[in-house]
Amino acid sequence: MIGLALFGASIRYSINQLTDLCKEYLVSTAEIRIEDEVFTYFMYWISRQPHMKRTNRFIAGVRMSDYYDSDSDSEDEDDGFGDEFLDDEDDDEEPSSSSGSFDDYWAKIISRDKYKEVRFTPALGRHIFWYQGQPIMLERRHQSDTAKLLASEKVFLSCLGRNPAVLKKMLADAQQAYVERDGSRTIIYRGQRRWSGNSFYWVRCMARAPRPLSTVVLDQEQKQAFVDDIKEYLHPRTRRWYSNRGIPYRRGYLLHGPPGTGKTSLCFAAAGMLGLKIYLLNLNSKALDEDSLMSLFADLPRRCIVLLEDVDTAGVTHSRGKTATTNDVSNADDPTKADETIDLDTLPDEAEKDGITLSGLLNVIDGVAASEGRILVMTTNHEDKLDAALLRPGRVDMSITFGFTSRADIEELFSSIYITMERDLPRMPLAQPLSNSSAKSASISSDTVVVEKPESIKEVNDKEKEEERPNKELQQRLESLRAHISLMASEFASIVPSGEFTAAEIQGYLLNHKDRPEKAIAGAEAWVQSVREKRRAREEN
Ligand SMILES: Nc1ncnc2c1ncn2[C@@H]1O[C@H](COP(=O)(O)OP(=O)(O)OP(=O)(O)O)[C@@H](O)[C@H]1O
Repeated sequence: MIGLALFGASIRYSINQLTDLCKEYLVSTAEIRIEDEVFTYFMYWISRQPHMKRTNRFIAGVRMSDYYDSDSDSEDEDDGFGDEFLDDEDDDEEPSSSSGSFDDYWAKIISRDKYKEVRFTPALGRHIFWYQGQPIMLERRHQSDTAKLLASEKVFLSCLGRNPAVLKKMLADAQQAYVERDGSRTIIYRGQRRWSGNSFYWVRCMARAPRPLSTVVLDQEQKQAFVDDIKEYLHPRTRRWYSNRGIPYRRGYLLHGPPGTGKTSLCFAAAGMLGLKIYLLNLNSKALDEDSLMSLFADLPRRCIVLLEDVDTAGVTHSRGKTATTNDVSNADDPTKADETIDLDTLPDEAEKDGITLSGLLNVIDGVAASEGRILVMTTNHEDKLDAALLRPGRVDMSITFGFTSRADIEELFSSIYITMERDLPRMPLAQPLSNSSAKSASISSDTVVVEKPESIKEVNDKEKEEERPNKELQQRLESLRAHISLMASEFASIVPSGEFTAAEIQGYLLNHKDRPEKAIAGAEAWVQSVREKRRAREEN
């Protein structure tokens, strides 16, 4: 019996050894961890492969946002596979003008949303599939030492031979498929706490169509200066310049002003224009400490925008005390030294409080171990509440003030809402053709405004089908409409006082009359009064 047991054990041992030898010399293996973006690329790619349709062991789900991102083109949360399963192009299908057709269209959309597509990814365990004529073994595992299945998943990909080129090619394909899906959209990541443990990581949360810079109403010079500064910073010669002089390669911006004046919009538009990803971080999280913040910053890609919104509400407004501020001045040439000598005694309340402290934030922004290459954008409604240490050059290199709208801003906002863009034509109601004389006329009659006109929609749709044919007539109509809208914009701006309303307030009002600019003008006076009254009431309370 003992002999048999020994024999069995030695056989098992030999098989294990042989397997290990084979694995080492005859097989190439790639390991993909769930924390890494490659995991998302791969899952996205594999779910679209034909063998996923044939496999008899799979994980099915409609929402797997634990390891797929939650991108969405539409406002509802999706899980990153939106394009395939929810063809957003369908949303653009124009319901025809009769109300009955809208009901049909809506019923279709709602029923499609109800039957959200089930997605399939390989089940835990081993799977074999073919890729470029070679057998690939996929093994999906979770670590047995934790109960959280998804938080500790890994995928192993193996191919025959010692050359892993096919695996690398497959992963490159997966990445390409994923990145191509993004197109020119602006990708937004947010710092999030892990399922298990206290550490934070960047999770992709959204991909949005880029916002044109022209749609952000701001003093043209300021806007241009901001964009030029970022471009200059991103230029390779600037990086060289910084490194030759031993200056940390970092750039910080502070966008400050009342809520709804366009701070976030400007940041988003700049990211879209430059194709940069946005890394969004909420400093208010109690679990976020200096170490987590440091590791989040260390994980940033070489070129990106880190957006810290409303820094004044994040508990980092406590003054560092005189000692630290003096250090800032004396270390102005070498910002990395500024935080080494922070007198912690001057921060009694910070030491006790949860979440990130001012000294922690300063260390991360430009302490000795701070990351380089990123663009830091902080927004605040109360610049005066921020500590001078946070605002000093090296941390904030450019400050942009956002204020209430000027007359020119109001006109621009009005025009941007009502202007007929070429892309709008099949979707929005058309304006009646304008005669040149009415466009020139300063008085605006109600029959020249944007009204629904079913025949015209059909007309434009027909024309769109013949895209190749230059459409001069349509262009002329657009120009004439624009001229007319700009006259209306100036009338609207003469009613709404400048320097009193934020862009968000004006946009909100105009959106209530989205298709009826003449109504927006007619109701402007009353709206101004009602906003004033509401403000007064709020102040009195
Ligand atoms: N200057 C602007 N130009 C164009 N749109 C604007 C502008 N300011 C605000 N808006 C509009 O108002 C809304 C809110 O803007 P945004 O989030 O950029 O403001 P914010 O200044 O960042 O506000 P908060 O301080 O509350 O974060 C958006 O829908 C945006 O389109």
